[in-house]
Amino acid sequence: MPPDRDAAPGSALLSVHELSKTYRSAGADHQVLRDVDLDVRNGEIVCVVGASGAGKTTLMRCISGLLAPTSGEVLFDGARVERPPAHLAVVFQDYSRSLLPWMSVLNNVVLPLRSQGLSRDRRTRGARTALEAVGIPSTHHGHYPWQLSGGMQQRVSIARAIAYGSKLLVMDEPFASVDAQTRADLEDLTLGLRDRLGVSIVLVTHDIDEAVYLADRVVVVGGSPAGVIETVSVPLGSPRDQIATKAKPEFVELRGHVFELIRQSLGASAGVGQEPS
Ligand SMILES: Nc1ncnc2c1ncn2[C@@H]1O[C@H](COP(=O)(O)OP(=O)(O)OP(=O)(O)O)[C@@H](O)[C@H]1O
Repeated sequence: MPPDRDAAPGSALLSVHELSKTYRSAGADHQVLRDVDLDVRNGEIVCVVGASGAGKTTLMRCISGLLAPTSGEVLFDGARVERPPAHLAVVFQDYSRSLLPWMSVLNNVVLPLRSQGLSRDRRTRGARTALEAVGIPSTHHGHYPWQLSGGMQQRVSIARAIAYGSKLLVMDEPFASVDAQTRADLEDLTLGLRDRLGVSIVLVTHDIDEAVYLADRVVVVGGSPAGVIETVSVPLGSPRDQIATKAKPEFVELRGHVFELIRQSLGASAGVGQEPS
């Protein structure tokens, strides 16, 4: 289950080079991203923030191999991404659509392991270990996803990603559909998984507090077409705490800085279809 612990910490696991994306629909071109450069190092959490409609989901889909860039490239684990790579897992906001409702929680996590050539027993053990790592007790492994709360369902999605041995989790607004306390719990779960398993994470959020709380670096995207406005380092150390970390003057300063960058990007692209988050 753990990703490659031998990978050099600090080396780039994911590199996005001069990525541009233009959608072509109804005979019209709409360039969404221009020359985006971004990397995620081993064991790092990078949060991507930007105005609504800036192109964050488009960027995540290109990173995940679900969408081809118009130009530029994505390298994951040293190879060019041309389709969804093994050891890269995507966690979407809408957990109810990513889990199969007719399968038990356990079988939802076992399913992707079938392609790994493991024995049935190993698959089941791996899935149970992952579910317990995300706080789903064994009493719930036989439940159907729809019998669980939204937060628990999102935990199952995350369990599925780590059971597969993913080195990189691509998370697109993963906690946007849960209540505030569940959201805080899931943020802390995410930090814990990175610390315990060494998994790297790139996470899109509209919540600037969440971005600064989770990230080693916050990448602010904006403009039209969107590019990287600034990559903000977050030297808040570890472990982080929902109350103590957010009360630090450095946290407050970083949050204000990121907020200001997004506000400026909106001013720069006013009238071109982006909305404040
Ligand atoms: N398949 C598509 N075809 C054409 N245009 C698209 C397509 N997908 C997205 N777009 C457009 O690309 C732009 C960026 O969309 P995207 O969903 O990537 O932004 P976002 O930053 O993730 O937005 P939000 O924060 O609201 O989720 C939007 O103007 C959107 O309408």
